[in-house]
Amino acid sequence: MKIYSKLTALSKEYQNIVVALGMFDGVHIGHQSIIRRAVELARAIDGTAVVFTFSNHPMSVIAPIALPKQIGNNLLRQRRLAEIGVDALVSIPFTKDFAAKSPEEFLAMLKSYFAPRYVVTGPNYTFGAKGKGTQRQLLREGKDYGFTAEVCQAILRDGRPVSSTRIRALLDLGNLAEANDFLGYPFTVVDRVIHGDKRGRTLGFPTANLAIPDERVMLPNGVYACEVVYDGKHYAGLANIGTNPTFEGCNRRLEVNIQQFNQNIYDKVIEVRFLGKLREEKKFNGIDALVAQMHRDKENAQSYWRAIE
Ligand SMILES: Cc1cc2nc3c(=O)[nH]c(=O)nc-3n(C[C@H](O)[C@H](O)[C@H](O)COP(=O)(O)O)c2cc1C
Ligand SMILES: Nc1ncnc2c1ncn2[C@@H]1O[C@H](COP(=O)(O)OP(=O)(O)O)[C@@H](O)[C@H]1O
Repeated sequence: MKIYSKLTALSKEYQNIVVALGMFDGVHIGHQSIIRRAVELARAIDGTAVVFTFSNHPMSVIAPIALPKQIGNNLLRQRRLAEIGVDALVSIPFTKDFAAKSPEEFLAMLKSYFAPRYVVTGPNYTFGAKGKGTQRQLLREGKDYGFTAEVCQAILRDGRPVSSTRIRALLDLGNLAEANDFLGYPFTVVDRVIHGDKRGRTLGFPTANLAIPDERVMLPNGVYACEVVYDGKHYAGLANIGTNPTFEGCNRRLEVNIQQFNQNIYDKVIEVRFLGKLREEKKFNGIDALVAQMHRDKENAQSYWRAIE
């Protein structure tokens, strides 16, 4: 998948473009159906599947106070879209200037840069200044700009559309099984490994540490069985989300001990996929008690790991 971080005249590089439009935070099963449809249409016309989106959430410009926490960062979105078969991702900064475009200017922009044959969106997609551009306008006026619009139906769970909002709430509450069902894959953090207190290695459990930015949704503190993907390879992992209360404590962070692994991966990107919660994070009376518990955690994670073998 090619990635473009500014508006580029893709119509000069690719033929028969099909564009999917949306923020696709988390790339959940509703998003996946939109992207799959765009890929399917592109294959059918021997064309190119393009996702046009923003590198920052539009709300961060329009109404920062109402900005929701993000389920996934841009790295996660890239990986999921590439897996579905998207050929090109255009992810540009959403700015005040962009926000001021009328719906007609937005459609003219789509035409001049992409000349799409099809435009695919989800059910509540709006576009242009103040979100005034509607589905009906897309369906009705698309042909004036040379494309056919397709609006995908919502994917339902318990009779209601799956949405990023519902998934955020599930993750906040620690309802991992349901969140994973709505996501269509295990809740995943993709990020760069940072330095910690260098204590893990002395406990026999080195842990690759990842920051938890304020703007990101995270599961409640606790110990989780997970799968780690690094450099294209898959490993079993034990993750802890929390503040290490057994010691002097630290900023809330995500750390993961990777099974049968021994490499320096500081500054490398890893993917942590959450499979299930094992227990709460606790303050132990000393290192030995914590290490003994970590060995029991490893035993308790086996059933989750067998499922991903
Ligand atoms: C499987 C696992 C379970 C953990 N459980 C706890 C816990 O219950 N309480 C705690 O204080 N720290 C817990 N930790 C975090 C350790 O305290 C931490 O990994 C260790 O202090 C090393 O920190 P460092 O990566 O900054 O060197 C756990 C870590 C792992 C990998
Ligand atoms: N099996 C492993 N799991 C996690 N990290 C490992 C492993 N083997 C080696 N490492 C390396 O060691 C680091 C973790 O060791 P640790 O002592 O916990 O240091 P830190 O406190 O800086 O995280 C990781 O960032 C990684 O570079």
